[in-house]
Amino acid sequence: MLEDMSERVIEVTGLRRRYGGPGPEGFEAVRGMDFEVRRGEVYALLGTNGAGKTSTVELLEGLAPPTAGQVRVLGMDPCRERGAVRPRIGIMLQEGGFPSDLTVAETARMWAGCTTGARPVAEALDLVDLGRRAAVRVKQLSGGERRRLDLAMALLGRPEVLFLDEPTTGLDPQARHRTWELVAALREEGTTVLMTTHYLEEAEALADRLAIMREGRIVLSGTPAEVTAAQPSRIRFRLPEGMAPAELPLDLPAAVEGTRVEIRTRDLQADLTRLLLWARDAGAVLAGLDASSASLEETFLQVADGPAGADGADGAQGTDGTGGDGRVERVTA
Ligand SMILES: Nc1ncnc2c1ncn2[C@@H]1O[C@H](COP(=O)(O)OP(=O)(O)OP(=O)(O)O)[C@@H](O)[C@H]1O
Repeated sequence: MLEDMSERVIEVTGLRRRYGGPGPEGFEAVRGMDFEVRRGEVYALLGTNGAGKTSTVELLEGLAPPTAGQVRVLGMDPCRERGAVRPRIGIMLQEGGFPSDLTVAETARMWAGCTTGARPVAEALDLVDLGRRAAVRVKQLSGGERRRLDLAMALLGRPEVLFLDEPTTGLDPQARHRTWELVAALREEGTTVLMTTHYLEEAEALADRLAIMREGRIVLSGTPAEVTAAQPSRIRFRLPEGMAPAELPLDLPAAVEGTRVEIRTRDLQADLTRLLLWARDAGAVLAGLDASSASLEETFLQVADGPAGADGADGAQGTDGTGGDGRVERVTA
């Protein structure tokens, strides 16, 4: 059967989660989230510690009911219709917590016994390179190996939707890249993945779309390219010898530190062209010339920290160092 890749597999509207009751002792960790994930997409939730990522993912996994708003996973309420949703999803919690005296293979067999349509245990362990550790007790695994066991158990039931809460925390670089390959392969097979991560290169490598959270709200979301486009690009070069900063093109204000010049621009192509034409006409050599779009890390650092706005709907506004009309403006070094 052909899968409908435009199908909305996860739908979240007006989602709120409050811990500890309505009084002042309570705390609202999720403060009105709206997003959707289509079939076969990898969607990443990013945010600083305490932004509300795990609190959100737990609601999607059906582990708790929302205080307000609605969650639909595969068209169902994951909390109230848990019996129907659970066999079709895979969950990798931030902390797995398997019985530590069982071996890896025993753990996997026990888990397979509670899983509808489970893959062969050996296949699941091989997916995460734990096949050779099958006879080892869980308590003897390294932290990274335990993480990989968590992932293998999430994959046992060949889930349509996979929830991964910080899947590569504690993994060495090689294991992290193996996990990325595995997630990419699962996406190719049509698995929908919702993940949280603190590794921005992981989100850049895997996510079709991502959302940056701050204080329980999404402050910026889109494809990685759309999200980074919210920040200005940079043009850097060294001031030509014998030239004063004031001699630079007047309509391209720049931050100058020593001989280092940095221009921030919302229209990299146009402004770089103007700079190069000016340099050609002035006979100026722009040593060390470098032009680059904002990285996801720069964007994250701009928008993920600090108090969220009143409604939190458009946190990128006013954080990008450019004027509201997208023109470059002077920045301090
Ligand atoms: N059971 C709980 N009772 C009260 N407050 C909680 C509870 N669980 C989480 N919180 C609070 O909710 C906020 C969001 O926590 P959450 O774990 O969702 O954040 P996170 O974005 O996943 O953080 P991290 O990146 O550190 O995992 C935090 O301020 C946290 O202290």
